[in-house]
Amino acid sequence: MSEPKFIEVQQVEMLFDTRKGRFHALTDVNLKVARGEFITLIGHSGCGKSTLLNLLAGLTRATEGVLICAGREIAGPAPERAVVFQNHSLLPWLTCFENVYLAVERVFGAREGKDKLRARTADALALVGLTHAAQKRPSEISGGMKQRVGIARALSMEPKVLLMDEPFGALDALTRAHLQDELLRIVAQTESTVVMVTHDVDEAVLLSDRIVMMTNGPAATIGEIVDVRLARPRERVALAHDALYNEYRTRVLEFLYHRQARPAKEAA
Ligand SMILES: Nc1ncnc2c1ncn2[C@@H]1O[C@H](COP(=O)(O)OP(=O)(O)OP(=O)(O)O)[C@@H](O)[C@H]1O
Repeated sequence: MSEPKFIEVQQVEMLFDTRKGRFHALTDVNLKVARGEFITLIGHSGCGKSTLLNLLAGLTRATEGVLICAGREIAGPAPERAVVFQNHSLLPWLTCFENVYLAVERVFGAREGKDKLRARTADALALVGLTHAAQKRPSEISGGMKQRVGIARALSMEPKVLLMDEPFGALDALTRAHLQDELLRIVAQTESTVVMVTHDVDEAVLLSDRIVMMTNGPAATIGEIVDVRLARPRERVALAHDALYNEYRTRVLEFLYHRQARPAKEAA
């Protein structure tokens, strides 16, 4: 028998009750993720990427099948599975420091003193390069900085898994590239296990160990998985000229735009 993986998704089916009846979002989803792996989920809009991420986060329960993290069935949200959403959900009346501190206190407050909690908060902000903005409120910082606070807050909980739902989707291309580079650095440093939803093929190839490509819904499933065997650390400019990088990129594009092409009216 093969060794259990850090995350296991086994025969997951997801149906939603809607006004028009039951909607079959996901079918027969099976996935194993090793500790320290960086996985991206890619597929056309509406194929069920967020649904799968929400199941891993424990925000919703699968209609059928099992999801396991670190040997335990996922039964609800927990700090061991921290989530970063596209729209950073920072509390506007708190400073960046206080926003992160809140999460730190929730996870470690029962066993650690205030000095230790403050040190954890400061470390998390330093990790994302935001020490200088610690006392600013969300309204005083850019979108990219807010997203970095969201990442700091998630990492400050020392999660076993970082779940990211299009974390850079709302950012301009340059800020996005900058944050991808930072994420590469942070993940190398923290050895985090990451599952990230993206629409961006280059982002997927740059960041991933494996790219999980999903078929179109309804009843979407995993169509193919690309093993990205590019050495780390990865550098985006050098990779642009790398034949292997371009081969992976083409494979994902072919999957999305040939094998899973969507009719024009649906894609609009
Ligand atoms: N709570 C819900 N009730 C009913 N249908 C839902 C619910 N959540 C998601 N769906 C449906 O399930 C399908 C998958 O949605 P999901 O948000 O997971 O897709 P996605 O791949 O993340 O899309 P996008 O890339 O546009 O964010 C869609 O058809 C969506 O309408």
